Amino acid sequence: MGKFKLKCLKCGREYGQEYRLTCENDNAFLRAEYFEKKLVLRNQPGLGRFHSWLPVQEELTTDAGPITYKSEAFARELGLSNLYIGFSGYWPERGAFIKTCSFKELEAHPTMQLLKETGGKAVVLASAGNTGRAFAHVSALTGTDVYIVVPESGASKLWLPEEPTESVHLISMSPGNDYTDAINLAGRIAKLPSMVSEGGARNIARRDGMGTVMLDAALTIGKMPDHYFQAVGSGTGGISVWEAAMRLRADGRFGQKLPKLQLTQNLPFVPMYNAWKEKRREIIPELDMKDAKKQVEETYATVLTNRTPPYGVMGGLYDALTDTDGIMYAITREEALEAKALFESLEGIDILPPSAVATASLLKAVEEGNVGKDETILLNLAGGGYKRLKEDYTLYQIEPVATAKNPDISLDELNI
Ligand SMILES: Cc1ncc(COP(=O)(O)O)c(C=O)c1O
Repeated sequence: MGKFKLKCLKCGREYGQEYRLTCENDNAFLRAEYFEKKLVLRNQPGLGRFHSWLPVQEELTTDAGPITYKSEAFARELGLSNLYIGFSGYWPERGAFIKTCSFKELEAHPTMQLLKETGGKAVVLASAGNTGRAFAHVSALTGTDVYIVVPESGASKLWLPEEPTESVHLISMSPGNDYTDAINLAGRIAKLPSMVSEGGARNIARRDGMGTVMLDAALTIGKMPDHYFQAVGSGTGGISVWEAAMRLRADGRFGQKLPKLQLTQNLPFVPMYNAWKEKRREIIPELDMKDAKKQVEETYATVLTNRTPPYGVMGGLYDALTDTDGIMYAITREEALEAKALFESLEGIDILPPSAVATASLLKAVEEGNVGKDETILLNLAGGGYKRLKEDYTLYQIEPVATAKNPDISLDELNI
């Protein structure tokens, strides 16, 4: 007996339980429809708790999962009475055990499990750093092969809290290539026989894994928050919590109003901010990311630099922002660094650059009156605890098996 079906958001065509990224009729997203309409928590330590709304048959037993807690010191500083922090990272004192330190692990576990349950090919993905680390970790735990393509700027982020296994294949790119070049090369490798593309935002296991941040928050708070803050590169996290919120609304126990998405990008690379400012569904490269590669190089939170985000596609970020009357922010490096120092000193945990960007956007939202002092706010700190992890674990750098000069390199030459 299955537990979900896939449905195309445009034509309504339905598919069974398979690892499918696209509809055969059109380009819109597919979405999982779960047969369990109410969230029934399972007795698992991490994200396996949310099995009802994860597209896998076997319950995930990992202790990695999102946590939510009510902020005191930082909330007081901002004058907020109901600020909740969603933390995806390593912070054992608060029950957070994501040892690759970002919410990308929430997507890696269900994706690898779904692949195993539906054919078991090797998975190929591009990463600016955090996603690759998460998939490499799950590969090291399960032995399933993964091929990870990273730009040079992401290579140093490819470490593991255990010794890398032979199942982890890292392909790094020469300087001058960015995250989008890595996406293009990964797309070509994924066409080889016995390989399958991870799929990015099109992968429902990725989205529903990331959506557990919203599920955990609603359970902790007792209802859905009024506002949701996150830094976005592709926007998949924003899409995911929107979808999770719609499931919670249908469940009926967590409120009927969808959280307002308040999402942020990091200057100078802010294409979705620019498009949303004009309420445009299309990103126009010449207007919204002029001189993109240079902008990407100058951006502090490099994982937020996706040149081809799923913004305008049906079911993508534009739809999520429209449906929740969302707001987007553009944050400078200095604002992010200031917010990071403030948060870390008050809350006692280190956070990654994208989380610093998200924190700065909350400061801005308070300043601009985009949240009420007593409204319920969820700040998704999607990465953190790296310094804390190093106190407990030895970290191992993953060595590349090949280096690509450019995304069009002959795959024979790569010899993978
Ligand atoms: C910690 C963290 N926050 C935010 C993001 C942005 O996520 P997305 O690309 O899904 O918008 C990333 C992406 O890697 C990340 O690692």
